[in-house]
Amino acid sequence: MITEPRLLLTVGEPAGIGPDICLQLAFHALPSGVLLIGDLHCLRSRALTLGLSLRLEPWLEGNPWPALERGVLHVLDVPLAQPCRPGRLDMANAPAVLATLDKAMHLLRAGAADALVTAPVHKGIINDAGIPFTGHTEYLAAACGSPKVVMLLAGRGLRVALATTHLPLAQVAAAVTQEGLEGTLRILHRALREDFALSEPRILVAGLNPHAGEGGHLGHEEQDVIAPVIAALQGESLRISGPWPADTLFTPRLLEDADAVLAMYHDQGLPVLKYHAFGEAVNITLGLPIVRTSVDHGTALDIAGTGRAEGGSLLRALDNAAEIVRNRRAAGC
Ligand SMILES: NC(=O)c1ccc[n+]([C@@H]2O[C@H](COP(=O)([O-])OP(=O)(O)OC[C@H]3O[C@@H](n4cnc5c(N)ncnc54)[C@H](O)[C@@H]3O)[C@@H](O)[C@H]2O)c1
Ligand SMILES: N[C@H](C(=O)O)[C@H](O)COP(=O)(O)O
Repeated sequence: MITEPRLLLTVGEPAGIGPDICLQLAFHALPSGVLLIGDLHCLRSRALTLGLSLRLEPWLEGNPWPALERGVLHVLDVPLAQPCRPGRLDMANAPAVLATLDKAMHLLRAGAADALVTAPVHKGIINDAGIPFTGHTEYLAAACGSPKVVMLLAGRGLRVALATTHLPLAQVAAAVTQEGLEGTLRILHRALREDFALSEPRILVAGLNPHAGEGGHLGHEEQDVIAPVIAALQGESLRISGPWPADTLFTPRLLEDADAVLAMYHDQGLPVLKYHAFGEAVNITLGLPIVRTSVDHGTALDIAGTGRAEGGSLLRALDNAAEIVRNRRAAGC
């Protein structure tokens, strides 16, 4: 019997808007069964703060998967060390935030769920707590033993993948290597086929330097690193082109012939995507053995507990996770 995808949803940083947008789900028609992983007491207290009337039911490992019911959410309780206060970070709670991810990984490995959706965490407070952490992407890659993964954000018809993720700008050029780029493009190409059901995906690759290096006068990474990788993959009949100057790459005429863009670094690609589709986009980690999606925004500490958090991106992240699970099943992966 084929079941609807079972989605795990980690609540994220408790002082941020993660609890707010998770609680909103009780009032939406969801694509699949969803199980929250977070602190039950924090969620109950945030529901009171927000004036939301819903039932929060504890779920224990081994219980049957929760049925969809309007006005009810099921929660696998992972208690925080300290009470959560909207907008007020507390590093004592960082281990519990990461414990929700570990719990999710445990359930996925045990075959008790089909995909993971994550609400935002605060990278800074986890580091302040003395735990090295650069993002879910890297944390889940390590947890899965995946040597290489790719961050892709998608919204309103635009898909932007990143060749490098969370690292200081000063380290980006050295991190763009032929080996790394080839691995990224292969993972992206495969995911577009299997997860997005595109039979012959077309990928545009951005240059690193202004005007894609201006023939070597404004940088040499295009000639030395990016172009040879593109040429090699074109030799395998992959529909990959570039390096394109990043300033004009994101224009309608070029994008209409593309399924995805590969940007060289975080703030080359994501500002464009977020300008285009903030609040409606989804962050997807490609190259993991599990399905993982997330929201396009952060913890928004400034509006936590105020009722102003918008949950559109989370709804799409859930939809997207369910769709990827169905596509992988259809492709036999
Ligand atoms: N998936 C994730 O875990 C994730 C994603 C992005 C950022 N972050 C982290 O979040 C923290 C804060 O990041 P930031 O301040 O750069 O970005 P942010 O997205 O938290 O906030 C930027 C602005 O957008 C607003 N905003 C964000 N989400 C909103 C929503 N759903 N509804 C209404 N308004 C919203 C905020 O109020 C703020 O004004 C950082 O630690 C960052 O690393 C985590
Ligand atoms: N780079 C993401 C963004 O700007 O939306 C974000 O920081 C989330 O990254 P992780 O999924 O790795 O936590």
